[in-house]
Amino acid sequence: MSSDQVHLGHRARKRFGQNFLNDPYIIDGIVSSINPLPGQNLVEIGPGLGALTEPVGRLVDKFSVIELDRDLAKRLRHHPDLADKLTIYEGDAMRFDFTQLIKPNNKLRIFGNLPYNISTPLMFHLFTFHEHVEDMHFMLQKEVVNRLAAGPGCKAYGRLTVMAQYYSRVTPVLEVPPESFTPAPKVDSAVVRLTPYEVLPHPCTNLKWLDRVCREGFNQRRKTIRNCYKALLTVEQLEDLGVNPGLRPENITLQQFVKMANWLDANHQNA
Ligand SMILES: C[S@@+](CC[C@H](N)C(=O)[O-])C[C@H]1O[C@@H](n2cnc3c(N)ncnc32)[C@H](O)[C@@H]1O
Repeated sequence: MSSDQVHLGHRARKRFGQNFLNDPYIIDGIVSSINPLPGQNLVEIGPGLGALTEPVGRLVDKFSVIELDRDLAKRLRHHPDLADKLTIYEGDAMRFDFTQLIKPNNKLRIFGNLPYNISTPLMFHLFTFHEHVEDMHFMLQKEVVNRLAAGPGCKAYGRLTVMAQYYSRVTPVLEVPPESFTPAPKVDSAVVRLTPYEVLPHPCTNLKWLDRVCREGFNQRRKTIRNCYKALLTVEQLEDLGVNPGLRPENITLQQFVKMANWLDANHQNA
C-alpha cells in the first residue's frame, strides 16, 4: 500500500469510494457555497475524516452525518471537537430514510463529497425526498455535474438531467482537480448545488411514465422520436403534443417529456 493511499492515518477504501479532500482552498470554497448557519437542518453524507465536517461544525451547533465505514464513524464519535455536535448514523445513505431527519419548518440542507461509485443512484434516491429538502451541495465527477446541468441538444443530456431538472434548479459551483484529494481520483471533479422547486414547474401525473419515456428515449439515442416511441405514440399523437417525430431524444425538452408522460398516463393502463 503506497503512502498516497493513506490520509490522516486512515487507509483509503476503494470500495467505499474514499477520496479525501486535502485542499484548504477548495474546502473553503465548498463551505462558503453551502453557507451553513446555526439552526439549520444540515446533513452530511460520507463525512469521512471530517474535511467538510470540521469547518461546518465550527459554524453550527448540531447536525447529522451518515457514514457507511464503521471505522470512520467510530473516529467521528471520538472526535474532540465534533463528537458533541454530531448525530452519527452509521449505514448506507442509499437506504437511508431522510424523512426521519425532518423537523417542523426546517427543511434539510444535504451536502457531501459523494462516493463516485454510487453518486447517480444515490441522487435518484435523494430526489424522492425533494419536498423535504431546501438544497443539496455535492462534489461529484465533473462529467456527472455536466450531465446534471446539460440542456437539450448536448451530448451530456440524458435521464439524469431530466430527472434532476424535473425536481430542482441545478447550479454548477466549482471545479476541482484530482490533486485536491488523497488518493487522487483519475477524473476531474466539480461541486454542484441542487435546489428543489417549492412548486414543480412541469408536474407529472405519474413518475413511472416519465421514467419510462426517459429510459426508452435515452437507451436509443441515435433513433428518431418516431422510432423510439413507435409502440407507445403515433406520429399524429406526437405532433399533437408538440413533439417533432423527426428529432432525437436528446432534443426533447423536460416539458415535452412530461407532456408525453402525462398523455400516456391518461391513455394507458400501466407504465
Ligand atoms: C469521497 S469520500 C469523502 C470523505 C470526506 N467527506 C472528504 O471530503 O474528505 C466519500 C465518503 O463516503 C463514505 N461512503 C461511501 N459509501 C457510502 C454510503 N453508501 N453511505 C454513506 N457513506 C458512504 C465513505 O466511507 C467516505 O467517507
